[in-house]
Amino acid sequence: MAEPAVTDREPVLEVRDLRTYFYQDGRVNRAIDGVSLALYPGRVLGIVGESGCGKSVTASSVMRLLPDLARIESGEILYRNHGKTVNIASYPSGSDEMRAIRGSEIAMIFQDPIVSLNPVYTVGWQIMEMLRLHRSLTRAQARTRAIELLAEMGIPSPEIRVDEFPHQFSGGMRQRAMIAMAMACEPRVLIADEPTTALDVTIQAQVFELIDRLRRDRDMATMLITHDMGVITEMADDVAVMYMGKVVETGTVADVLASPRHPYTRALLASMPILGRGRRQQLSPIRGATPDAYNRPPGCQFAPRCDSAMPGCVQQPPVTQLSATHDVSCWLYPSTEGNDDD
Ligand SMILES: Nc1ncnc2c1ncn2[C@@H]1O[C@H](COP(=O)(O)OP(=O)(O)OP(=O)(O)O)[C@@H](O)[C@H]1O
Repeated sequence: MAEPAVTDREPVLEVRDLRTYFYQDGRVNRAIDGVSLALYPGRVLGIVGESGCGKSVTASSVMRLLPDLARIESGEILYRNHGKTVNIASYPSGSDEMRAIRGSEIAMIFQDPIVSLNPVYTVGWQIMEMLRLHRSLTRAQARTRAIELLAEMGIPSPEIRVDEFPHQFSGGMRQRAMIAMAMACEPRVLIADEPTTALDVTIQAQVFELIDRLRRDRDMATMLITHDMGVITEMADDVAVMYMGKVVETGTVADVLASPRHPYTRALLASMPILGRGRRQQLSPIRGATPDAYNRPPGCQFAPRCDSAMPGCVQQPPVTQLSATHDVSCWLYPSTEGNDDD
């Protein structure tokens, strides 16, 4: 599905018809099955969907940090910088080109800071390494900058904290330290994979505030992965709803949340509490379970759980452009231009 143009600026990162498959015991899991997304400078794209829909694999495809069992089969991941466009899907994961981009131009933060913070080095050392690797600063310059970054992320006594180890930081502070490290090289794209799920509500709000400030101040494009529509409402400008490796609906948050069209988006919204809609929301869980990823139904993946399913849903539905900023892939909205998805 093509991400609708939401601004007249060019996307800094564009994923086009990406397919990333897992191979296990002679079987194949089409974890990402023709995903297209666009990230624009200064905008937050939320990726939402139930567990296993492919949010994290999309992110690790972009970072070229896929597990050994997975392979990018086809598609493009276009990164634009100063008028130059490169297809990072074509770079081997360990290549110099990818190393130069990863962490420096495109940075990632995770739910668990332990993934990116090494317990055996001080927090400051790790930020300094990042700066020395990508920005060729001297030791002294890198240390000064590391202290500044910790201060910018709201870490108290940064000149002392810089010499402490990750285990000496509280959970919220570790999260901030990880963001400091991700921000060290002023990336143009930030991928945040459930960055606040493990944190309490106050710290969650602080981390989101921080990401929002960095987005504004640095015109950073952000991909925010979450299973929480409340987070999408609060943080994102645009949203892509994923189900079983496909984007089923995408557009601005205003479009998709105010008038959700895909039965899956509607079901997802009905199944979770939405911030600002009061305490007495009637929640109805989505019926059925997600199919076995190694044994997918033909056509629309949601059809077996969909109240509006029709016989034709055994075919993959076309992408229908509902407006300049709202696309859906569902047979309820047949495209006048024919099937342009698969
Ligand atoms: N390391 C792995 N080995 C085998 N299969 C994997 C691995 N990681 C992901 N997958 C498969 O890829 C598909 C997409 O998973 P992914 O982790 O991207 O989902 P997700 O939407 O991020 O879920 P969650 O919200 O639980 O993190 C799933 O079918 C999953 O089982």
